[in-house]
Amino acid sequence: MIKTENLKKIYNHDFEAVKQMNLNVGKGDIYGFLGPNGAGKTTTIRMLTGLIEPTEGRVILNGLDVRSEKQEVKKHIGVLPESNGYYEWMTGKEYLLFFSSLYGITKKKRAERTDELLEMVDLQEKANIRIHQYSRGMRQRLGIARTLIHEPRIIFLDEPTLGLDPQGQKDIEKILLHLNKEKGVTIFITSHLLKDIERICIA
Ligand SMILES: Nc1ncnc2c1ncn2[C@@H]1O[C@H](COP(=O)(O)OP(=O)(O)OP(=O)(O)O)[C@@H](O)[C@H]1O
Repeated sequence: MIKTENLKKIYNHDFEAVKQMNLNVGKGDIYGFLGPNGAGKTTTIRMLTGLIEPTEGRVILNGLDVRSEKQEVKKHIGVLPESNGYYEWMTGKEYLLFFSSLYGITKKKRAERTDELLEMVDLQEKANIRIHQYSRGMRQRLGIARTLIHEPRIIFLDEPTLGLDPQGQKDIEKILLHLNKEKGVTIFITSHLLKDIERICIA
């Protein structure tokens, strides 16, 4: 499902952030990508999702070459970056409706999909509250809902539990396990904490 061949990223001609990476993540896997700050996790996610070009090597997602089939690849993946921007003045529901419209989902389906996702991430009671009043945990859950709008088969999450309290972490883990076990979504998740990755990947 996610395959890399000798993936390498060199910044500024001389700094090797990622060296010769060969990954093979199977369909339906939860793949934990562990490393300390600065190890190259974000760089790797950016290359895997086509946000930046590798210096060498290639990425194949769901059988598609990320460099040459970027538009098609986008339909198959959802990405939650480490620092996700939110439109603070929108409510959670408006935010998801807005992104559904960007994905070209029909008006009727947009409302249905938004309600379904709000329920999945346990935000239905906060759906009509503006995002600037959301806690970090609520924002992360909303971010995960946003990555799922177009029903991707693979999602990439960059340190999604960073800065969350234990309950907030558990809430995210529960959502990810549900997505993986019930919906068969392949998940690529980064963290710098071994116990976070262990809990999610060995569940
Ligand atoms: N655009 C860039 N230009 C130059 N160097 C960069 C750039 N982006 C990242 N780096 C460097 O590449 C290395 C890997 O960074 P990256 O952000 O991928 O690590 P990370 O594992 O995600 O770290 P963190 O856990 O702190 O987010 C770091 O030394 C970083 O300073």
